[in-house]
Amino acid sequence: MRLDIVTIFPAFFGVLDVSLLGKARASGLIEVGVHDLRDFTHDRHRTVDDTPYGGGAGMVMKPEPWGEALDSVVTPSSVLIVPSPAGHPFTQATARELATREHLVFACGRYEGIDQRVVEHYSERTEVRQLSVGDYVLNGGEVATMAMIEAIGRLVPGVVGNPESLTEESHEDGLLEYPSYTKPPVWRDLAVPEVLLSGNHGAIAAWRHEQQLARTRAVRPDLLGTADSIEER
Ligand SMILES: Nc1nc2cc(Br)ccc2s1
Repeated sequence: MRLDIVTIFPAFFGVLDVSLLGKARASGLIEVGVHDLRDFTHDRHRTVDDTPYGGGAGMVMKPEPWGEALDSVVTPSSVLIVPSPAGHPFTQATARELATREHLVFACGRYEGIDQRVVEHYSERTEVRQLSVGDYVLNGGEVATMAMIEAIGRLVPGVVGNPESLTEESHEDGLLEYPSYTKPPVWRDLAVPEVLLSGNHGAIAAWRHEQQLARTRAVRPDLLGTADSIEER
């Protein structure tokens, strides 16, 4: 998989050289290119924004630098991802799907966003996904891009040492994950649930599933469908 990121803050993505994704890059599983949008400007001030047509507060990112920057990386088989508070929800299912793609390009907007014609132009040439990482507004797409890259990157085969650890996580089966415990068996008078020490794997699996259902009902009832589908889970 190759990732290309276009941003006015390229240094922000230096962290991708360490942690899990750092190893994935070193092993060649994931290639990453970070591109400074200002390198695609031609004026003395390296201008990337201007006032909005129709008035209003803030500035809008100009289409010309974005066109030159994206032309340098986007191909017909790319997925162009534009983080946006107005985008489709980015979920674990989205991450799983994008982890199967060969080339992802992230366009990190700032200010009031990118001139809409950029999305319009590239939608004619490649797959464009406007994605939201939550119902809140950030100052730019960089943090959202980092979150998506981590969620996607860890699902790329070979990146995570033990693939089994990916199967019992929150949202993988539509439910929140069960609580986890390790030694000591008692800590500050708090004991580990007996069933987990029983060695009865069937009872442990049943207890964990019930914990998932209870947690999901309590914290994220929106993840549960109709009553009958809950019992099927
Ligand atoms: N939640 C999000 N907020 C923002 C703000 C800007 Br500006 C660009 C992208 C995103 S994604």
